[in-house]
Amino acid sequence: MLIIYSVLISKSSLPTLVNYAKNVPTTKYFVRSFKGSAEKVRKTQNYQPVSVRESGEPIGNKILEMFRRYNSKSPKSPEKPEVNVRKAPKLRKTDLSRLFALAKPEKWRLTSAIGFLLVSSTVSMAVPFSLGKILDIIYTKAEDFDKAKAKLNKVCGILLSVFVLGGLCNFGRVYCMSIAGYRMTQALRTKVFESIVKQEQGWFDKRPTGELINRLSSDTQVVGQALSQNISDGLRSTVMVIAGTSMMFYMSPKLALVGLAIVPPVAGAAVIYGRYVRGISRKLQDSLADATKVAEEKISNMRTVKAFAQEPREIENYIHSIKNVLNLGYLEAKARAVFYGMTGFSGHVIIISVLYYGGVMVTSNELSIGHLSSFLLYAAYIGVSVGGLSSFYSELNKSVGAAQRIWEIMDRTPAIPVTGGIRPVTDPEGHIEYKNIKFSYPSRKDIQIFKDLELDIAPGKMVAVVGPSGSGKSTLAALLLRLYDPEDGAVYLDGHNIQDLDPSWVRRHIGTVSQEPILFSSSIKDNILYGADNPETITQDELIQVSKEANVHEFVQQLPEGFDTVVGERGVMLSGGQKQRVAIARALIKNPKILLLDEATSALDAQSERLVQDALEKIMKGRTVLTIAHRLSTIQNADTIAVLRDGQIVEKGNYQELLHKENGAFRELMKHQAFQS
Ligand SMILES: Nc1ncnc2c1ncn2[C@@H]1O[C@H](COP(=O)(O)OP(=O)(O)OP(=O)(O)O)[C@@H](O)[C@H]1O
Repeated sequence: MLIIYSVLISKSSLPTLVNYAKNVPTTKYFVRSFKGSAEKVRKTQNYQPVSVRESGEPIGNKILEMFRRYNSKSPKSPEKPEVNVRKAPKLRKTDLSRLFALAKPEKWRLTSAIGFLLVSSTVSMAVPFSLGKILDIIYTKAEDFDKAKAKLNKVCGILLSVFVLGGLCNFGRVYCMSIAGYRMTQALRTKVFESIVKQEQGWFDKRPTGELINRLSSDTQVVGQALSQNISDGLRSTVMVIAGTSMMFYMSPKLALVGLAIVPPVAGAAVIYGRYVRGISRKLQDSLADATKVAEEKISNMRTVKAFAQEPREIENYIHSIKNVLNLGYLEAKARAVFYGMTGFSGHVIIISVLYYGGVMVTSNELSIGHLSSFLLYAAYIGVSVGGLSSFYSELNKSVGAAQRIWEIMDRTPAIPVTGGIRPVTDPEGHIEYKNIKFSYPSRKDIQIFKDLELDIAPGKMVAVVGPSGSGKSTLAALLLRLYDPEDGAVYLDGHNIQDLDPSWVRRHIGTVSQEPILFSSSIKDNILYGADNPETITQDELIQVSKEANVHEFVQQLPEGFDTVVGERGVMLSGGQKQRVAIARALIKNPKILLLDEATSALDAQSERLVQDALEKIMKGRTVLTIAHRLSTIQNADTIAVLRDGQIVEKGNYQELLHKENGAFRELMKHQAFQS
C-alpha cells in the first residue's frame, strides 16, 4: 500500500518516484532503487511536498536524508547530522538576574568563596612578578654572591608562605563553592518537585514522566553547577585577566598593547560561540528528555515488554531516540573544536608576539630578562583565563537554557489547587449531585465525554453506574475527586459546589479503590497507612481491624515478614486479588464518608473474588457509594442503577425496575454486555 506522506522531491521526478513506489515490494528495496532518481533531482530547485510510505512503514525521512546526501556536492561526504538547532533564546537581563537570585540563600558561603578566590588569585598573579624578580637577582652579576643568595633566600621564603596561604584559600574557595552548589541544586530540585506535584492531573496527562524526571535531575544540576563552580571559575578568570592586563601595562604599556591586540576578536568569537551553544544546549536537553521518556516508560513496564518478547524492538527504539542526542553532540563537538582550536592558537600568537617584541626590547636594553619572563607568564595566564572566561560564558548560556525550562514549570499556577477554599468543620453527609455537567479531557478537547449530565446520589445510598466501555464511568469518579473540573455545570457535595471546597478536604472524605490499584514500593503496612491523614496516630490495633475488614489480615499473617513485607514496584510482588484488598484497606483507613469503587474487569479466581467482594460489601455499609459496576451481584444490590450512554445518564432505577422496562437502555446493555456473575 502506498500512502502519500511528506518529503521534498522535485516535480519532475514525481512520476518516477510514484512508479518506483508502486512496483517495489519492500521499503528497503524502494529506497535503494530510488537512489537513481535522486541523482536526477540533484540539480533542480523546484520542490514540492510529497511523501511515500509503504506497508505502513514511514520512509519519508529516509528519502529526505537520501536527497540531502545526493544534493550535496560531495557524494562521499560523511553523514551530516540532521538537526535543526532551535534559535538560541535571548540571554535576557531578567533571566540572568533571576538565575543569580537563586543563589541568594547561599550568599554567605558564596561571599566567603569569593573572598578566598580573590586572595588565591592574587597569589597566583604574584608568581610571574616574583619569578621575574628572582631571575633578575640571578642575572645581576654585579652583586656579590652572598648578598644575592641572601636576597634569594628571603624572596623564596616569603613566596613559600604566600603559596601556603594561596593553597589554603584555594581549598576554602573550592569547598565553599561546591557546598553552595550542592545546596542550591538540592533547593532547586525541591522547588521543582513541589511545583510538579502541585499541578493538576490534566497537566500530567500531556507530559511524559521521563521529561519531568529530566527537568528534575539534569536541568537542576546544570543550573546548580553554573551558579557555583562555573561562577567561581568565571570570577577567577576575570580576576586573572584584569590583574594580568594591569601588570602587563604596568611593566611595559607598549608590549602590553602588542600582546593584547588579539583579545577583542577572540572575545567576539566567544560571544557568537556562547549563543550557538545556548541553542544546542536547549535542544540537547530536550532530546535527552525524549530519550529518557522512552527508557522510563519501557523500564517501568518491563513485564509487558518481556511478555511480548519485544526487547530487541525496544533496544532499537532507544537507539533511535538517543541518536538525536548524538547528532547534537556532533554539532556541539564541532563548534567546541573550532572555538578551542582558535583560542589555543590565539594564546600562542600572544606568546610569540610578546616573545618577538620583548626580545627586541631586551636586546636594546629597554626591558630586563626578568620583566620579559614575567610578561610572558602574564600573557600565558591571560590566554588561559580568556579561554576560561569564554567557557564560563557558554556554560552560563547553557544554564539559562536549563533554568528557562525549569521556570516554565515553577511559574505555572495549577488549574486546580492542592489546598484552599472552604473547609467545613463537620464531616460531610455524603450527598453527591452532578448538575448539567459538560466535560472533555484537557488533552482531548475535541471529544465530548459528558453533555448536560445529571446524577443525584443520596447520602448512604449505593449507585451503580453501568454503560458501554469508554462511555465515561471512570470519568465520573475523576470529577468527584476533582482531578479535573467540568467545562460547564458542577459537582455538589452536600449542596456545596466542590470547586468552592478545599480539594484536600473533599479527597480526605472519599475512599477510592480503582480497577487496577497501584501500590508503592514499600511495605504492606506503609501502603495501607498511605490512606491515613496522620499515619503516626494509627495504632497497631486499628491497622489490624482495617486489615480484617479488607480481608488482608489472613494473607499478611502467612507472610514471614507480615505487614513489613515489601510489595515491590507498583505492588508487583502481590497477586491481583491481594493488591485489590490492600487497596481496600488503604481506602478504609481514613474512614471515608464516600466510596468510589471501580470494579476490576479482569476476573480474579473464585476464592480471591469472594474475598474482595466480601471486603467491599463490608466497607460499603453506612457510606455513600458510587460504584462502576462490572458484576451482576453489584448491580443487583445497588439502590440505584444509572445507565450512562452518549455522555448522559439515560436511565435510572433499581435492578427489577430497569430489567422490566420495555426497550430500556439497561435491557439493551444487558443483551450486549456480559457482566461477571
Ligand atoms: N486522561 C485522559 N485523557 C484523555 N482522554 C481520556 C482520558 N481518560 C479517559 N479518556 C477517554 O475518555 C473516555 C471515557 O473514559 P473512561 O475511562 O471514563 O471510560 P469508562 O466508561 O470508565 O471505560 P471502561 O469501562 O472501559 O473502563 C474514553 O474515550 C477514554 O479514551
